[in-house]
Amino acid sequence: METYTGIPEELKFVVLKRIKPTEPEREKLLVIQEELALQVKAAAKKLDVPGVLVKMVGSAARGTWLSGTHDIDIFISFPEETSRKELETLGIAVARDVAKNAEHVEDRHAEHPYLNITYKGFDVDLVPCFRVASASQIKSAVDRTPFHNDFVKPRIKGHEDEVLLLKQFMRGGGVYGSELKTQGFSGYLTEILIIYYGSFENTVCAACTWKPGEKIDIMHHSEIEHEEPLVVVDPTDPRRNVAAALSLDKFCMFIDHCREFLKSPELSFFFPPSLLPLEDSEILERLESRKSTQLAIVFKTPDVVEDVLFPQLYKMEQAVAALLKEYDFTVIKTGIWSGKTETAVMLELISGVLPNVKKHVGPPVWVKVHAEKFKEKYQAAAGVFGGYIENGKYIFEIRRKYPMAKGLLEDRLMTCSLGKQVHQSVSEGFEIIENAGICRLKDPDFRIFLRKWM
Ligand SMILES: Nc1ccn([C@@H]2O[C@H](COP(=O)(O)OP(=O)(O)OP(=O)(O)O)[C@@H](O)[C@H]2O)c(=O)n1
Ligand SMILES: [Mg+2]
Repeated sequence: METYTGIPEELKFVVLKRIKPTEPEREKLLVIQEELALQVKAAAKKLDVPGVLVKMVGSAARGTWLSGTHDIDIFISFPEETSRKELETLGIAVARDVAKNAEHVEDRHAEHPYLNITYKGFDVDLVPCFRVASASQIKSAVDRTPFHNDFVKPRIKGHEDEVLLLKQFMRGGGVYGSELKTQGFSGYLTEILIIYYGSFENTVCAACTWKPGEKIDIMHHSEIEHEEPLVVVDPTDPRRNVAAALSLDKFCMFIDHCREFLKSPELSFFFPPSLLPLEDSEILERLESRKSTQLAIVFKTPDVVEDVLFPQLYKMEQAVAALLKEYDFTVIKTGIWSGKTETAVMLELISGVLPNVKKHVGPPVWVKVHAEKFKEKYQAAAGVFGGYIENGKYIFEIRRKYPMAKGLLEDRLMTCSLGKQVHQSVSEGFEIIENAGICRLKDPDFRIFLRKWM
């Protein structure tokens, strides 16, 4: 039996001291929120758009944001009868008017367009939405968000610290964030977990025995079955799984993080020591001791948002591994890294070189017509090393088309199913670098990635 001694109060205190917004920080955020709310209302009035309400949502509105993150989510809510066209044009018009005072403006697109602005150093989303009667009657995915607020806010009051601890603990474990790049836990999900389990400590203890299929349904109103490893039925929408974006591996990484933490509750689980970029000499040492083949497919990073890019990169990773397997290469592992200018799909193979000879198994000798045809074809073919019978079948030792993984990739990469933007970028040019060649990639962020990879 493991003896569990509890999480020291002192540790939680130290962590909170680093992540809990100070009173002045909180005050500043409130002032900015208020300023922006007034500007939205003024813009709606000026542009003569009736029925607009301003809703503050997300962690900033719930007091569950981590110090140092300057993220404000403002929803511009329109009456339900508004058409989608009107919501898009009027909503963006209002947002754009507010954005006149911003340092930076970016058009973004989820199910419908919204604006992301930098205002006095804050990262602000101005999101138009429909004001529907309940979260199960939403017209657009973002319409749920105000309901999340209404559910969480009164229930989380007095437990905000627990949410902060859990968010930071998840960050430390590399599992916080529900974007398609991370496939981890969303802010709303951490809040639901705290509401359900009562505290950070209870959540961590409970997660140690989670298994795929774990289901949490606070409102006991689940309407459909879900396939995902963790099912947390949205308290505001019986048909939605709040943890739908969580991948099996991130789910398991969290379980592992919790178990290790309870064995020795230390600060490093919240703030892992930062990794240093791997030096050339270290890369060479590691290559020498691993004795595998490391390959990097390098191309220009497509100019699209991460939520579009990463699903395409994950798809490419799988497609490339499948191509290599098809041609007899044994893939040990795959990975992706994407920086500002370059992106790399990483592959580790047992070997990047196969013999020229390839064993080609034919039909049994007694299946006369097929067998004779097979023998005829390969007997006469160029580059055949030899033939014999084994277990009643014709075998020919033929010449392998791609003895080198690099050659295979150079020749056939474009036949892999690649997403639109990745395909575009790869078709403009790519490079396959091997083993020590990897030293060419100097981006410190890539070198940090390599430290975990090799
Ligand atoms: N996958 C997501 C992302 C967001 N939201 C909703 O949009 C709000 C704002 O999203 P975001 O800023 O990503 O999360 P926060 O809860 O604000 O958490 P954080 O502290 O990380 O900003 C969330 O609270 C949630 O209600 C959601 O339902 N599903
Ligand atoms: Mg937020």
